[in-house]
Amino acid sequence: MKILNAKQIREADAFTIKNEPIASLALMERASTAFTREFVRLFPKKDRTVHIICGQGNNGGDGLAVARLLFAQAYRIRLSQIISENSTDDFNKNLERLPKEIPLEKIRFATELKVSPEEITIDALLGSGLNRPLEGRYLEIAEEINENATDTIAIDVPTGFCCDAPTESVAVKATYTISFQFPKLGFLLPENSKFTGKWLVAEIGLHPEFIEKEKTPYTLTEAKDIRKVLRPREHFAYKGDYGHATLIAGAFGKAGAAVLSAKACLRTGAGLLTVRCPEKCVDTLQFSVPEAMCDLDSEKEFLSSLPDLSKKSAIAVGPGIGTALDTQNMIGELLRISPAPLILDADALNIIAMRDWIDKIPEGSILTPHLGEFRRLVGESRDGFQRLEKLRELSAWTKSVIVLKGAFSAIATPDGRVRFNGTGNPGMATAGSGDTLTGIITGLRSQNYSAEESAVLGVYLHGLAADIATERKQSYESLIASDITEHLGLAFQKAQHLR
Ligand SMILES: NC(=O)C1=CN([C@@H]2O[C@H](COP(=O)(O)OP(=O)(O)OC[C@H]3O[C@@H](n4cnc5c(N)ncnc54)[C@H](O)[C@@H]3O)[C@@H](O)[C@H]2O)[C@@H](O)CC1
Ligand SMILES: [K+]
Repeated sequence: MKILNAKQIREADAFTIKNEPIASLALMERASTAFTREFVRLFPKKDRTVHIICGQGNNGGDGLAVARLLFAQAYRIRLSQIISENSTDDFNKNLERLPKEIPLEKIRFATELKVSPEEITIDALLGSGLNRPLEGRYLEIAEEINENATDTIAIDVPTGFCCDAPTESVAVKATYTISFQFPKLGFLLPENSKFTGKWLVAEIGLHPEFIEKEKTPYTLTEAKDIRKVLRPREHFAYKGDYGHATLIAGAFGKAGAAVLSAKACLRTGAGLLTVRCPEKCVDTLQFSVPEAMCDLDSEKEFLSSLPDLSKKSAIAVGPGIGTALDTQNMIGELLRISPAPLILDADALNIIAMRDWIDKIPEGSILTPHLGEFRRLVGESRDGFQRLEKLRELSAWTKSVIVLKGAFSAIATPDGRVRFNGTGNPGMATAGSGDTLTGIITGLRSQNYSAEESAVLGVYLHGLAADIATERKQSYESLIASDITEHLGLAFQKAQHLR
């Protein structure tokens, strides 16, 4: 799904109105109907008054239409109209259509507005038309909502929220944001979840021809994108058809990282896997993952040298390796000889940052930093938007695929695109979750998926497996990394649409 900016969305609205063609009032009705459908799903009980706060632009017009539609479904409605100098035509027309039975208060000063925790609050004050930070009474109204509302549902975007740049002033902090047609870029950045709450996208049928031709570096991966890329397992296949991966992982006390990665790699379908580890990790590994072969380092407690890497289809390095000097030198050597596609994670990335080796990263590698590792590689970012720019730069610089892990993991490719991932849940913030992802991506890369495909599929399946594990038997608190691997089979089945 494409992520368009606010200007492009305005153009998409205008294109649809002209070319579908559809009257702008009818498009507003479609948007309001889509919002109402989602609202009713979220709040099926009609025991609380719904207080709708409307501006006089088209976001406010949506608010008026939603008031009428919810009223028709027997919700108790109260409306506050924030009076300003101008109003749009569609706002005015929806005001005329408003049933007389709905109480309407005209608000001139913020102090006249009363927001109650007993009610459900719908924020229809300002939407994507925001063109400056909130100030004066708009700011005070947002503060009143934030202070007193318990459930705030924003129409399209929370009032004061910037779709495509940092939100630097006050904005409404919504419980849910029901947005039209496209997720906004800002929804995908960690610092903005306090404004958007849980967000969802309601389709409003904007013109497909416009969406098709519009260019954007940003997309959100959907199930249909995954299905297109996943290859079926061949009936006459043998293990040699699915690659021989190498995992260079583990140190004394961190054999678990190697185990988690190795298991996930095999569960993703790699034909063969050899794990290079220090001697003290070998018993744990062989016992926990008997399907993997082990290749011992001459050092007992940490990794110091590379194994034979000939005829390997993918090489992952990093989980649990630590940063001992010999291990650092081993990484330096691996970057130099790079005999097969590399997947660089965890301490391998920390070593690259410590030794200033970004320039040595072989083209076509996959890097999987979390926020801390990313910071060590490219320095502090002011906000999520600047971090995205740094992500794109690092990908172009290294000619590699960079997976920035977190909620909505962002996958950057050297051509400047960023693909966000929507699967996964907060339970995944747990020890070993990243090691599991490295294993999954390595398993895919080893089966000859491209670097981009491996990263996109891997991140999607990793999140989906965690979602299934959480739905079936775990909670966000109880989810641990091995649950993710355990549910990979169901994730594959769901992604392939077999279930
Ligand atoms: N254009 C269309 O055809 C559609 C628009 N829709 C709705 O329309 C919204 C956009 O509507 P508008 O473009 O009318 O804009 P808004 O309703 O977001 O804002 C209204 C006006 O407020 C003013 N304003 C901007 N920033 C302000 C600030 N900080 N303080 C005070 N006033 C400020 C601007 O002059 C702006 O035009 C979307 O978010 C969506 O809810 C939907 O109905 C779908 C169809
Ligand atoms: K709004």
